[in-house]
Amino acid sequence: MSQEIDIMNYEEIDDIGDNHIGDVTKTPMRADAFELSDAEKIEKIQKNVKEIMETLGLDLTDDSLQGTPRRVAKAYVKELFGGLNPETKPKLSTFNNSYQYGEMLVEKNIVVYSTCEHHLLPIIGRAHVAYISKGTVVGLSKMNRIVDHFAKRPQVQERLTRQVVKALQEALGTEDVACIIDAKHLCVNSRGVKDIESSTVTAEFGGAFKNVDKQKEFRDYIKLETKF
Ligand SMILES: Nc1nc2c(ncn2[C@@H]2O[C@H](COP(=O)(O)OP(=O)(O)OP(=O)(O)O)[C@@H](O)[C@H]2O)c(=O)[nH]1
Ligand SMILES: [Zn+2]
Repeated sequence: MSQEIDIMNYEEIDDIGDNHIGDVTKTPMRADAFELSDAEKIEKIQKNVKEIMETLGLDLTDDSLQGTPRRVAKAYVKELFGGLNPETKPKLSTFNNSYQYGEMLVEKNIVVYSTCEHHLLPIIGRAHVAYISKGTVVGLSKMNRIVDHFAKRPQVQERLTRQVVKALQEALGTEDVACIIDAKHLCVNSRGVKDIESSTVTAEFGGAFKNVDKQKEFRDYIKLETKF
């Protein structure tokens, strides 16, 4: 199947950042990913969810169930997987580092709600992002927004971590960006091996963060207790 797909030259849509050919950090998307409008996708997915529910033997004439296929379709297209649409990528406003702040800046405890691409079950956790300015700073909220943007896709945690770092490196014009994510995968916690205690930690250390002292400093900031 994938052989037959007309893969768009990745450079053509590199600015919208989502074709995976030539860049392993990108989400694997088909070239025809945006041919249908959101409304058309919702219509199509709604029918598919209805079929799944009916196959399970559920009575969709029931008052509580009849709206579910549409609810699920809307949630997929607009919310849980809304980050597949490049138009939802937040604009990362940057400013001059006119105050010449030279240490690392850490945005910690960013809430992550994502979806595991193997089981389509939730991933729930926290991301911590750090960077060292090379003359440019980014609005604090933009780090939270970029984490959420990439989280709103079917994901593996490794790719999510790398996508966050790459987007910030591009916006800030520096390699000196790092991200650590600690998250629970409900596919591990609530089904399968059913280990409710385990969580998954991933990290991406760019540029200056390849230095272990910088990594330690980053981790120490994350551990700082917030009391206010
Ligand atoms: N590397 C990686 N694996 C993930 C992530 N999320 C889920 N998985 C794993 O993806 C794997 C899929 O393995 P399969 O053996 O094909 O699926 P499965 O039979 O449902 O596996 P079990 O979960 O062990 O029951 C599982 O081991 C999941 O724990 C992720 O973000 N990164
Ligand atoms: Zn999973």
